[in-house]
Amino acid sequence: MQGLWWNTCLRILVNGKPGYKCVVGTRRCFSVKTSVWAPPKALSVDMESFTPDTIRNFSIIAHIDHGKSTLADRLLELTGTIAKKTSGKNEQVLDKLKVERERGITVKAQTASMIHKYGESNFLLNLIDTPGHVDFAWEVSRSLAACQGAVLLVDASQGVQAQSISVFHNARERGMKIIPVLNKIDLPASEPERIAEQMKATFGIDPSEILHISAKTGKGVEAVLEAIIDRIPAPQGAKEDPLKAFLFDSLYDRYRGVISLVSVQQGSIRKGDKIVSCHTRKRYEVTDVGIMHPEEVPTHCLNPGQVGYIACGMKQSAEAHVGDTLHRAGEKVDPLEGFKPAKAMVFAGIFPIENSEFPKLEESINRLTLTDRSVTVQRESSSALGQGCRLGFLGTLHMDVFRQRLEDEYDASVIVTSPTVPYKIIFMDGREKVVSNPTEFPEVTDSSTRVREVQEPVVKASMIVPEEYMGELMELCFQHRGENLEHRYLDAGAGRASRIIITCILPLSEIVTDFFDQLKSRSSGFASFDYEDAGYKKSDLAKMSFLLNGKPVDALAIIVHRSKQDATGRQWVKKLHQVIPKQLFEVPIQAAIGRKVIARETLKALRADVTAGLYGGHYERKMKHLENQKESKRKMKKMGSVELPQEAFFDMLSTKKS
Ligand SMILES: Nc1nc2c(ncn2[C@@H]2O[C@H](COP(=O)(O)OP(=O)(O)OP(=O)(O)O)[C@@H](O)[C@H]2O)c(=O)[nH]1
Repeated sequence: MQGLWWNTCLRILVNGKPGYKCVVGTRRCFSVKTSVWAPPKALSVDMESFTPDTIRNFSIIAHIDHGKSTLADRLLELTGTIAKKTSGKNEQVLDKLKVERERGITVKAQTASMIHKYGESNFLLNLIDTPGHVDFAWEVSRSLAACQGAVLLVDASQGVQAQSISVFHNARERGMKIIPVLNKIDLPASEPERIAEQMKATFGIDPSEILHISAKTGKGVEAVLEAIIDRIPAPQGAKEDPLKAFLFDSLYDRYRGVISLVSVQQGSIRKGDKIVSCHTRKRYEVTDVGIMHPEEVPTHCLNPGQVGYIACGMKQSAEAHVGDTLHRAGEKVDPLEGFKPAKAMVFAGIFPIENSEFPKLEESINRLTLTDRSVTVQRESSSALGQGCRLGFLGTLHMDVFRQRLEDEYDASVIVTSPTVPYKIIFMDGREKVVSNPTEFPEVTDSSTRVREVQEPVVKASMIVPEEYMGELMELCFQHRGENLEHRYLDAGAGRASRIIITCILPLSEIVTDFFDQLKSRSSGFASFDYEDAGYKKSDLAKMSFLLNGKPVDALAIIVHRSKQDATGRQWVKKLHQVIPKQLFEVPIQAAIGRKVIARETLKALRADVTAGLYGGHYERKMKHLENQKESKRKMKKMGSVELPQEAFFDMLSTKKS
């Protein structure tokens, strides 16, 4: 079970028979949900009986929504790992997080071991489910590192999409065996033959190798299980060799500390073993070992080729270094090759709505990062928003999912500042500095800052669309400063419903704002999009500050490209004008670059009617009251600062994309 949840089983009588009541709660709010639940079955199969030739480690890879989690459900049912649903409803068993269920997306790769009888033998099939969205590509590459093969799923009605291509190449580069599968053949709009030709043209896959299935109805899924056993190579490794366990993921359990997911490459690991991390050189004793079936099921050991979990008293998440090799104390081994660490692409400040809530928020962030190791955390303080944290994410969906998890699982109320990408500042003396917070961005117009140039991160973007949307998309790329635009036909021979793939170099900062939304609307939802890091490029950028009553508000500062500074300045100032409540005095709202004001709006003063209580003539008294009011406002303006409630920040930052 994921570290944030735990089950407490109470023995009760159900319909006169002994049963269990499952009490599910989070660490914070112990909301109680009751359901009748069978006790976890102890695994009747002996793990020792699974030698590498009877093990297959595989992953399901696909573009978002092509049916990975649905196929995972069917495989778990077919192998008897979970009970078959008679309701026909898809349970998406491996999508355990609330955010995954609500949004219908997978954000966290999960592992499940299944046992399947094929011919005369029992096979141990280890499935590692992967997320589809580009923001979670790191989870995909991490999962692939523990597998020898992958099921490449393509929706038979939508065809090859941008991420189908990136995950295919990712798996191919690792030398993995790929089983091509066309899914959703039950849909009336599906065109399996045409899409098979498309897969041949794009991936060089022979159409006769492609399996045709409906993960929803279960049609053809049995053949997938057979192909996994027949086509994917068995893992290598001997039990007698020194232990090498590859750590590919970790979870946090409040009672047992860090739980590491490992794939045993050689040797074996069992309870009581003394192990050492190649990365930290720390020594541990294994206190628990088992497989995910799909929940934790303790076993006596994990042998070569097997994938499972171990608990060994690691207290800090940082101790479970993803990509690490664990070995037995006293034995010398060469560490296995790790994989590329996650690289934060988007940064944002997260602040509590109530300043006093910061310690609680920081603790929640730290706990949540235990289950999402790709997030980077640093403390940050802002004069407007108080103490907070600056977090680095893999993309804006990742950022949004993290915020939602903070709210769902930790009951936190937060303000998230607008996302920024990491800029590179090159100084005259050759020094380089990466800045991911606009407040630290130097005033490039000021020669005393000795900045030689500023560079911004760029990505190689690829988009797949039906041909008729090509013009719209080309224009969109130009508007977002796209360069090196190229396109080619995806289908062999242009013709009916041809689709094209457009590639170009785009600044990452353009993608984190509204690019994706516009791509969807301009292509009527038909475009699919993927990108990969393409380094840094010199750019004409500047810091835009926002001043209220002449004072800059640090949390609102942004970095803009000079070609867009006027439009952006005007747009933001207008929004600020809408969200800031009227004050007792007139407030100028300005956008400025250096000392130059780019845009301005004036928030009119709230006019209290000080003469309301005066009846009849008394003209002189009325004038006196109005004079007094004017004078006190002048004083306030001089001394007072603008009341900017947290809600205004919230509105501002959450509406910035519109
Ligand atoms: N008609 C039909 N619908 C399917 C089939 N397989 C999956 N779906 C539907 O397609 C949608 C997406 O399926 P998921 O299994 O969540 O897709 P996924 O690839 O896991 O999505 P991510 O985890 O977000 O990448 C769901 O509404 C499924 O019910 C199928 O064979 N036929």
